[in-house]
Amino acid sequence: TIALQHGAHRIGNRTDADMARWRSLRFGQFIHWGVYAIAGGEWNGKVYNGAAEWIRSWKEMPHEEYDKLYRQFNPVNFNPQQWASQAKDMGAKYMIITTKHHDGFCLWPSKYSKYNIAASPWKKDLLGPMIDAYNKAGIDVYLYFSIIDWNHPDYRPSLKNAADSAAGKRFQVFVKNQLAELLQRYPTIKGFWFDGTWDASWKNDGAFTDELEQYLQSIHPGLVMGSRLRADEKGARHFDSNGRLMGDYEQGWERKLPEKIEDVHGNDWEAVMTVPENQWGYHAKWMGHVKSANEILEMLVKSVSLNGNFVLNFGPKADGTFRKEEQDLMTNIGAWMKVNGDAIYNGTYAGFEKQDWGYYIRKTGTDSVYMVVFNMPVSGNLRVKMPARTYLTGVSMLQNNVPLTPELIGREEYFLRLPNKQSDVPVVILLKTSTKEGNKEGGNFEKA
Ligand SMILES: COc1ccc([C@@H]2N[C@@H](C)[C@@H](O)[C@H]2O)cc1
Repeated sequence: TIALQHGAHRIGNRTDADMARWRSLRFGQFIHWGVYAIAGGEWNGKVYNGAAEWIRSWKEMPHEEYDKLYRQFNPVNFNPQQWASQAKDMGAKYMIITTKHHDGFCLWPSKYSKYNIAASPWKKDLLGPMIDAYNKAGIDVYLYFSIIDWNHPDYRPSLKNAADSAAGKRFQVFVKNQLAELLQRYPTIKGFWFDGTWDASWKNDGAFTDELEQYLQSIHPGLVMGSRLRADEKGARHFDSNGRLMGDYEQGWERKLPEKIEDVHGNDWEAVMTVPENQWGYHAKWMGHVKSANEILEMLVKSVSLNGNFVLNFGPKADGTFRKEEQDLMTNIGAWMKVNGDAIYNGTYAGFEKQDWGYYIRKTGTDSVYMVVFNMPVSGNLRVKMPARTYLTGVSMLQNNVPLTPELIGREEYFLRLPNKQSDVPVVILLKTSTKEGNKEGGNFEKA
């Protein structure tokens, strides 16, 4: 291995209570909200094909026009209690809010940048009421913070000369001040979700990223921060030059999921996902495929089955309301979570051989293994092959506790048959297992 001063300082996952809490939550709500929602992906009668929160970079949108939008930001229909209530109904256990996206507009009245909510017609802090409402609903809050800041005069993508380096230094102080300000104003938040850390100016100062992470932990011990913040002294990101994960979880899964357990290398990880193909902030005209509740549930279940967290993104409108498609998703996902949430919360990789019908999830530290069925086989036979030294002792439908009698088809291998093959939502079966052979509950499990 290479000697590194600013590579990973920990081998393996965090084992403290704050990280265990993050792991137990499994399902989060991402919210991208800012002045870009005023444009809504359109300008001068033209539709922007990129991600709505990037419209300032569109050649049809003059920077000075975008930079005036904040004068119209007045979310008169913003109702944080309603936001928190619908997130709770969806079954989200944590929420990530954009405090400041790449455009640099701050949703809180920052002392360190005038480009903030106090300068808008709304004037008031948006983050405080939001964090309070979500916390009151039993939902933890994490703060998205973009290092890239297109508004700040000292931001440099790269440092080409002494003047750039001086500006870069001033910018690092600015970043540190804003983050300390956020921790001081919002002491109940559980971590940061950093973005915009790919520019050379950031990744070529691994020492600063390391010191910053330690500085934030010193102010608020236990913060959970993913792998996007750090670089090592050779400019390696996410994984240091020895291949070790920096930060508390792998934060690279953006609009994509791992396929199999080997893809996550034993690390904690989180996937963040858009409802349309690629829109985070509000876009008036969603283009391309819009995911259904069942598609999203499959991504959530697949993530948990592979030991990860899954965060679904929402882009509220400039007035503070959510579009109907997003409201309907929260309702439909929530209806399933209300019945089947037990299979998600505290869910982990079960160690069973993957079958075509869907995914296994083990409730952490227990003998309970859930089967979440997405693909009903024409044969009606759901194959279950027990891992070595693991024995099946009971099978029931999660929703109504109806027991099933497995058909033994081989050594610790079974077919399960559902009471009825028709379902337009995923079906969950609860397997009770044991590491001791023999004590079978009820059912004879022998050859039918
Ligand atoms: C391809 O480059 C990017 C850069 C930034 C992003 C940002 N990360 C997501 C979480 C959103 O905030 C998006 O704007 C996405 C793609």
